[in-house]
Amino acid sequence: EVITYWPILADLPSLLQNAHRVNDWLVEVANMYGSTKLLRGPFFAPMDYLLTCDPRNFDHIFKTNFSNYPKGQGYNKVFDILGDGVFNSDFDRWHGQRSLDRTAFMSNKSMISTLCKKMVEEELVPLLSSFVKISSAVDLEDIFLRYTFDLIFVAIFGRSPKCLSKDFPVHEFARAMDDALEAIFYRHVTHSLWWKLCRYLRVGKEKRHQNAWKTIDRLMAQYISLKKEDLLKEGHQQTDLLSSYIQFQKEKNKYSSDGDKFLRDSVLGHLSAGRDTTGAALSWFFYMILRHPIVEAKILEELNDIYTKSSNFENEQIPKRPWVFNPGDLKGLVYFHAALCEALRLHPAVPINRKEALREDVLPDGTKVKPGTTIILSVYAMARLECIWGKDCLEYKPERWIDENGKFRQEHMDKLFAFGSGPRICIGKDIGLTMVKTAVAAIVFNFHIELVKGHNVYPKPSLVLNMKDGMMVQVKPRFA
Ligand code: HEM
Repeated sequence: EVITYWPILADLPSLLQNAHRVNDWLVEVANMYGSTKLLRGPFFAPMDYLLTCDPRNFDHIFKTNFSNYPKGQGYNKVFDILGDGVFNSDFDRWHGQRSLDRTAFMSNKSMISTLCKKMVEEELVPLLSSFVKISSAVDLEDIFLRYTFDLIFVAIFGRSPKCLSKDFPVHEFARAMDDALEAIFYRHVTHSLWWKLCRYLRVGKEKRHQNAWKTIDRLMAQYISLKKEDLLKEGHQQTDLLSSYIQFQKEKNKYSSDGDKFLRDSVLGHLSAGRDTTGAALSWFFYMILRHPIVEAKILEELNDIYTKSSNFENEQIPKRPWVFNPGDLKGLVYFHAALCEALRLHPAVPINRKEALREDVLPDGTKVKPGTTIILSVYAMARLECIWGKDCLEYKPERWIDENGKFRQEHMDKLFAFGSGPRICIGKDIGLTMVKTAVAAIVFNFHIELVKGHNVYPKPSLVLNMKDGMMVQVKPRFA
């Protein structure tokens, strides 16, 4: 049985038993009970979850009846560390924060793209080159998380934490975020009475969550005050996200009463999204490429094309190596984009999404929803349903995204919920895609990477689809 019903505890033991492999378990639940299933919690303290992986329900919840499905109080409590930022807000507060974020992202868009190329060229590629020389194995997922952290950190604060240095420093902030995320995951799979008791007693993962919170607050206060000092220096032009939020605060009295808390809450979610989700997307995309040499060869072919156009062959100059592509030049590559979308389909960085019903409703598949119901939307399980992606749904096949004329099948994007959908769709989607593509193109083009034999790659039980034991690889040069 995929779910065993227990007296008093109902379905909770099955959830606990499968917590370590929750995403694959949700696939089994969908195959056994259909694409929508109510998971019942103990009768004395309800924690019912309505699980769904039906794209019609996703559309309804994300778009058509958006106003009935906020993140809700349950989400707010579980993600309390995020404060009042965009991730953790609903209704008017969300609306206000989202439009500020949009303005901040728009005005810093080209800065982030430039930064991306610079980081790959000056930090990521040289670091990987150093592994060619010593020919020892390295954890590529760890390097990717360092790259995404450094990049988003500079985009937000205008200074680098230098995690891509050769001595692999452990950054206090990154570690605190890992601890907090882990505790938040366990809040989802245990009963709220339990984790609240652990919080009260300050034990286990809840104790680490509290310590992580303190560390994050302390470091945030430092970064914010440093930025304010920078801004006071005359003639000091700042181009980073935090400076944009400080500017908003000056212009709109509305946010000034909150002091630095407004600034902290505004940027904290971006740091986590920029580092963890983008790092996960990058790692799984690369893993798929490594497991499918034919895909790698086709991507190389596309890259070679633009390389020949951009480098200076006509003047018979020796082409520069290592070569890093301009993010803008990668945008038109159909196969490369298809390969990334296909990786995001099978390995969505955010495998589940969570909403709460405000009023009674009926979902498009006929399921009745009571007010207050928590809905878990499994993006991971949806990718593995034959009725949606066909008999070959479990295979990694970039070709499914390309039509007979060689054009990208835009209509498939309606079934790819890796970035959410509707008014709350990921605000950093373009930035995330640019970060991933710039790194992957440079690595595939300049290096020949091999998975270490015998090292298995598994997803970690977490809200972000990171890898359990990393991705150990050997780095060799692509060209002698
Ligand atoms: C490939 C990388 C990324 C993936 C797969 C991803 C995925 C997602 C998903 C699934 C959501 C939830 C949508 C919902 O609640 O319905 C989301 C929201 C969000 N993401 Fe991303 N994200 C990525 C990169 C980024 C980056 C780089 C940033 C910013 C630096 C970012 C900022 C945000 C923000 C601010 C939201 C909240 C939007 C809202 O609630 O209105 N994301 N993202």
